[in-house]
Amino acid sequence: MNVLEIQNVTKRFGNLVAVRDVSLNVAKGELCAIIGPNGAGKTTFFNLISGFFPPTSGAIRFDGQDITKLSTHERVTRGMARTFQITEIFPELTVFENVRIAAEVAGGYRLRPWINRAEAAKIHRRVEETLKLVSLEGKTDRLVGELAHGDQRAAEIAMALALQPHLLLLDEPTAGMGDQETYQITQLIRRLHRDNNYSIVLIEHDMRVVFHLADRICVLDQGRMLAQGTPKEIAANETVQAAYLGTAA
Ligand SMILES: Nc1ncnc2c1ncn2[C@@H]1O[C@H](COP(=O)(O)OP(=O)(O)OP(=O)(O)O)[C@@H](O)[C@H]1O
Repeated sequence: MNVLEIQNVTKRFGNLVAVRDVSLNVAKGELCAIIGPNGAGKTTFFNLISGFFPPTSGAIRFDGQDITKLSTHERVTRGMARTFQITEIFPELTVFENVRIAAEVAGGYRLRPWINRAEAAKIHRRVEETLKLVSLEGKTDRLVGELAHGDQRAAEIAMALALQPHLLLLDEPTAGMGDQETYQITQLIRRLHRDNNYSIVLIEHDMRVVFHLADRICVLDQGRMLAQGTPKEIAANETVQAAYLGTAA
């Protein structure tokens, strides 16, 4: 079964066609990486998936439902979590408090004037489980603003996970990281995918990360889907090599 079905989406900005007739299916439990040179349309495509703006044409289905016209917020409510949008991370709050806020949003408690003891205990448990999943259980009381970059990214991912998503969208999860932190986050994403069966779509520039993690790679070039396939197929694809990999490597 597909968690996400994108059918022939196009996005125009005036005369510029940023995404042109792109289709993509993501199966439940699949990790799909979107790659492509600068300006290829990756971020625009991601914005279409998460509902930042609507496509000019085409349709998007999530969990079998047409969500093409739904807002970002409605998509989050239905189980689509994107790191940078929910990462209104609060640097002056602790790791635990940040993730608790996301868990309360997910549980629909955020707008309630008070939470009873059983509900509070449930949220507490969910936060603890989530922090364990991202290996931050030893840093629950640290202020997020004081964490190393890799741990901050892990906290952002924990906030997304606390929403209990059916689909996790990660926008350049290793951006701005050194080798050690890149390795840490790559291992975390691999664990979420392999051991916990999360469905994930990510944009990533680091080809080591992409080829290590992805079940499927989608190559965008000038707004078009140039190719999609397994890492092996993409590595062997001559069109991709000519357009992208040859120059990026
Ligand atoms: N809001 C916008 N208004 C007008 N043009 C836009 C807008 N957003 C993106 N574009 C244009 O659409 C094209 C695709 O941009 P996009 O940011 O999606 O590419 P990208 O693959 O994410 O690039 P990068 O790897 O550099 O982030 C570019 O030509 C960009 O200038």
